[in-house]
Amino acid sequence: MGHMGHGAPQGPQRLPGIANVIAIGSGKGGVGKTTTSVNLAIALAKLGYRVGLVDADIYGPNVPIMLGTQRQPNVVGENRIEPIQAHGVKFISIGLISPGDKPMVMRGPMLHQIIRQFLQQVEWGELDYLVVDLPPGTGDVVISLVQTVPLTGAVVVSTGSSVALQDARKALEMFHQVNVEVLGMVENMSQMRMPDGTMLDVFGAGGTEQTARQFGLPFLGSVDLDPEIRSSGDRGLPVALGGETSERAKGFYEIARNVISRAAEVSAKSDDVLEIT
Ligand SMILES: Nc1ncnc2c1ncn2[C@@H]1O[C@H](COP(=O)(O)OP(=O)(O)OP(=O)(O)O)[C@@H](O)[C@H]1O
Repeated sequence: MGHMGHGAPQGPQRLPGIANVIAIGSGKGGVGKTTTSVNLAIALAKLGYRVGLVDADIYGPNVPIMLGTQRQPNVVGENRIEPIQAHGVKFISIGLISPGDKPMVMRGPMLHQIIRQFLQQVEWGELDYLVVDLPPGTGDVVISLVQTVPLTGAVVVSTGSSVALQDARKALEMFHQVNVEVLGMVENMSQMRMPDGTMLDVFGAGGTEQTARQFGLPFLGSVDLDPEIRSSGDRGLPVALGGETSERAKGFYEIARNVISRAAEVSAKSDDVLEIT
């Protein structure tokens, strides 16, 4: 395409072969955005879809740990990167390329370059869903992302606590500003099952659903606060591997099914728009 539009500013370009690009954001850090991204990706793969996962949390790339592999990706052909496969999901992370405990210090343009490369230079092949795990907060990475590729939509993860929800509202506002449709909200660490079977409300269960309603957004589902979700993530064997019938994983499968139907809804709408113009 080099002959077309010399030096013209390039708008977001559809990635050939990739049907849906879904960003997972949170506002607040530590609410379980990466845990949600990884388990959602695995759940989608287990449901039979072709799934990729971009770890766009450039400053704290935790996806390799949660997917249980630190292998370095191969470079093939003309500077193309082969994604790593784990648990049926293709993924890429800066953690694979620059591993170790050194803090990543990066300027905006470099960050933008990395996001572009992760989308355009990786051999994703054909995918039904490309899930993008965003860094916490509002900002640079999302802008790079929307400048590079049209997104199907975003999922906002929060706990039910007022502080997390305050930041989640900022994330909603940011997606609105950059014209990304929010597919819905997810409540993580909603409730905790005690050894005697009673449920303990830790972070204000139900707060996220209420916020979603206030914003006229779908609520996609909730996930319990469960020590096994933490430890399985640390071991690189996320609970979603247990399948849809697993009690521990069922929240993630409900979210996956809701994401599938919302993505289809949004895609159908944008196809209509294309037909009109
Ligand atoms: N539902 C859950 N039950 C128990 N532990 C959880 C749950 N969700 C996440 N955790 C744990 O909480 C910690 C933070 O989760 P995670 O890394 O997914 O959050 P995050 O929002 O991506 O954080 P950040 O973007 O700030 O790095 C991790 O140790 C993770 O295993």
